[in-house]
Order: sequence, then structure tokens, then C-alpha cells
Amino acid sequence: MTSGTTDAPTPRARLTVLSGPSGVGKGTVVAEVRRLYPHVWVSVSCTTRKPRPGESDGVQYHFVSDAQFDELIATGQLLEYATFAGNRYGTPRKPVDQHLAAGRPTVLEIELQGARQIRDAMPEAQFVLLAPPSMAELRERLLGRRTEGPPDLEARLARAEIELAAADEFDEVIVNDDVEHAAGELVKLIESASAE
Ligand SMILES: Nc1nc2c(ncn2[C@@H]2O[C@H](COP(=O)(O)OP(=O)(O)O)[C@@H](O)[C@H]2O)c(=O)[nH]1
Ligand SMILES: Nc1ncnc2c1ncn2[C@@H]1O[C@H](COP(=O)(O)OP(=O)(O)O)[C@@H](O)[C@H]1O
Repeated sequence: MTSGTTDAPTPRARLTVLSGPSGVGKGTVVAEVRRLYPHVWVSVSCTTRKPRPGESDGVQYHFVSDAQFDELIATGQLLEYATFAGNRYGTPRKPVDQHLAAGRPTVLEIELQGARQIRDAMPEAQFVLLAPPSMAELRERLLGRRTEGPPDLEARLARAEIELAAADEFDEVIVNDDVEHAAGELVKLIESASAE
């Protein structure tokens, strides 16, 4: 069928799920993707983690209490959720549905357990793993970020081993050797998924 009628429905965009160990550079690469490709929409998760210096409510995360998180689950408002290094994280369902329905390429930056839930619920999504050049470099990046003390840092590195061991579950793996390069690769994947 040819398009061109004004009342043709907007095609639903495809979802891209980006996972990868803490400190690999997901936040940094996603910020660069938004700069290169402002049309992309990046979901803002809810978390029970305390804000870091420089983070504000509604920007990096919606910062919520444990009771509020329970309520979000009970009322079916989360598309997926998981516990990571002692805190809970979840994706608000409604904005994701709305942006996909509006045809806007949409990205979730979430950890492995959440990615698996999305794979079960939305198998048409595209799953991308951001990997570090090495475990030594990952540790350096986490240390250099100075956001976690030793117990949290070790918890994140322990999860990193598990997340990288699941690389086969992903459609694509991008090594974050260089931010510009990794962001360029991710933009290509998001655009190709949206063009299908
Ligand atoms: N399942 C799930 N994971 C999330 C969500 N939001 C963030 N995460 C993941 O939670 C982990 C911890 O995030 P954060 O505390 O911001 O630490 P960082 O990744 O080290 O900057 C990361 O792997 C994020 O990708 C979410 O809504 N759902
Ligand atoms: N390609 C890269 N090369 C060197 N350092 C990087 C690179 N990407 C990110 N970083 C740095 O690594 C640290 C962790 O990045 P961040 O985006 O917070 O990771 P994540 O969101 O995956 O936890 C930050 O200090 C960031 O500036």
C-alpha cells in the first residue's frame, strides 16, 4: 500500500534497550546520542537510590521512596523493575507507550534483569550491550567517577561480571572505547531499528 494520505496512522517506533555494567559509560554515551540525534526519547526511570550531587528529580531519575515504589508496582505503572546494588529501579510504562505510539525512537537504559523482562514483554525491541574495553578499565572508570564508596563499588563490579557474561542474550555489543565512536554506533542502530 502506498502512503501519502494525511490520515495514515503514524507507524509505532521501535524500542532500543541499552544495558551494560555500571561505570561502562551508558549515561555518557546516551547524553552524546541525545546531542547527535535529538529526535530520540530516553526514558526517565524511577529509583529508590538517593540522588548524587548534581542529579535532580525528574531529570536523571524520578527519586521515590520504597513505599512509593511499592505503589507503582501495585498499580501496574512499571513496565519492568529490578533491584540493583541494594536499590530499586523501574521504567514508567505510560510515557514509553506514548512515545512509541507517536513514532518517536525510544531508548531504555536499564540493567540485565529489566532487559530480560522487556525481552519477554516486547520481543520486537532491539537489545544492545555496552561493554568496557577491559575489566581493569571499567574499575578505573568507576573509581574515577567517585560516586560510590568501596562496598557499592564492589557490588557494581560483581554485577558487571554477570552482565558481561550475558552478552549472547543481546542483539548487538558496542565496546565503549571512545565516547564519540560508541555514540555513533548506537545512533546507527537506533535509526536502523526505527526505519524498519
Ligand atoms: N531494570 C532497571 N534498571 C535500571 C533502570 N534505571 C536504571 N537502571 C540501571 O540500574 C543500574 C544502576 O544505576 P545507577 O544507580 O544510576 O548507577 P550507574 O549505572 O553506576 O550510574 C544501571 O545498570 C542502570 O542501567 C530501570 O528503570 N530499570
Ligand atoms: N569511552 C570512555 N572513555 C573514558 N572514560 C569514559 C568513557 N565513557 C565514559 N567514561 C567515564 O566513565 C565514568 C562512568 O561513566 P557513566 O556514563 O557514569 O557510566 P554508567 O552510566 O554506565 O554507569 C564517567 O566518569 C565517564 O566520564
